Amino acid sequence: MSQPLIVLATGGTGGHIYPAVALAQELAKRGYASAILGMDGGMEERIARQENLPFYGVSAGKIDRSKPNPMEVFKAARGFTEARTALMRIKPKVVVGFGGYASLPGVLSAQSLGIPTVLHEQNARLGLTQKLALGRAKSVTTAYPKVQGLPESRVKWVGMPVREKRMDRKEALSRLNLQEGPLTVLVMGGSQGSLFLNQSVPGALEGACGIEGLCGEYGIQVIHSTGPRWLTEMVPKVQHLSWYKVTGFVDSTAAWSCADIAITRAGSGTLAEAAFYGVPVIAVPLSSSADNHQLFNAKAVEQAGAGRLVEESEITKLGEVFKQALASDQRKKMRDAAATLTPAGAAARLADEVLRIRGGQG
Ligand SMILES: CC(=O)N[C@H]1[C@@H](OP(=O)(O)OP(=O)(O)OC[C@H]2O[C@@H](n3ccc(=O)[nH]c3=O)[C@H](O)[C@@H]2O)O[C@H](CO)[C@@H](O)[C@@H]1O
Repeated sequence: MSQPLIVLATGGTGGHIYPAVALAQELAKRGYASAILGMDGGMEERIARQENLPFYGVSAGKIDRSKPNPMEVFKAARGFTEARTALMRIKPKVVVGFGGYASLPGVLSAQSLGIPTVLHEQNARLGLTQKLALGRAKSVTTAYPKVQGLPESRVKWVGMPVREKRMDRKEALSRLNLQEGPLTVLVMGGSQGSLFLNQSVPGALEGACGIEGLCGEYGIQVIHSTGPRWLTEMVPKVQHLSWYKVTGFVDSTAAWSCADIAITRAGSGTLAEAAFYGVPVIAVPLSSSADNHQLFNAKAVEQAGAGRLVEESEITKLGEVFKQALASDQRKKMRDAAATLTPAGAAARLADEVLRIRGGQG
């Protein structure tokens, strides 16, 4: 597996990077090497190194249709040239684009060199970078069976690749320093945390469960991932609640393995993980997400019955929705519905498709 044959163009956020990691792990199991191509110094570089994946860094520019910034356009153009040079050297058989502006140089330069490209759209609404690469992509794989902005004839559903690792509940609780008795509530924004959830969830849960953390017949404990940059200011805000723990970034495999319910943003990675682990979720979509795609993600989960949607504008309802969702019959219904959305096998299906396209090219 010395030469990376498959290049995964990704970056910017965990939601774009972790599915690429899940694919790389699946390809490695089958004896295929892959490498990550993303932005120099981006989160993708750190994650690629942690996962022992070769990393190629290029410039990348943010494309903002409403107010284009010449500096960003310049960086995007430079990234395109750098990615072309890298790809001419690596000579991959396929480039897989996971969306996000950091993936664009890799995907567009591959297309300009005639290297087949496969896209993976993680959201229920087609992203801008994927739109730009759509015309020349050999295959467009998706996390959702229907994607707003993508003709049905082009949808190849595979699901959202997640890192499929389950931990024993006891071990997970102990890893996170949590107790065995109370119901465990996971609060998690996206990979960078969420200021909105940080500001609204502790008060809503204290309002619903009081200073003792008792919601009707249930005692609860909370593990809240604040995002590294907000941890320091969050600690004093919850220190009067013995049942409320905050951390800058949580080991999400452990957290999902012991959570009984979760309050999260509606990034597709988070929602796919909730479904994989069978955790009922109260999703609060980021209203400023591109084209409001998180609202579409959250609606898909609510429509399937696997969770509840609370928009930012109705956040005062959160405590009440939480109390309703905590009832054991409600949690069971949502857990059962989550099973219908499980992304189990998505990485394998995506690998099948990537290798099919690779095979076609010899
Ligand atoms: C702000 C924004 O535009 N976010 C987008 C971004 O994902 P973003 O990274 O914000 O969110 P996702 O929910 O998709 O993924 C987060 C990932 O980070 C992990 N995690 C998070 C916090 C933590 O403490 N520990 C941890 O491990 C989660 O387990 C998950 O694997 O790309 C996604 C996929 O295109 C989109 O659906 C999101 O809308």
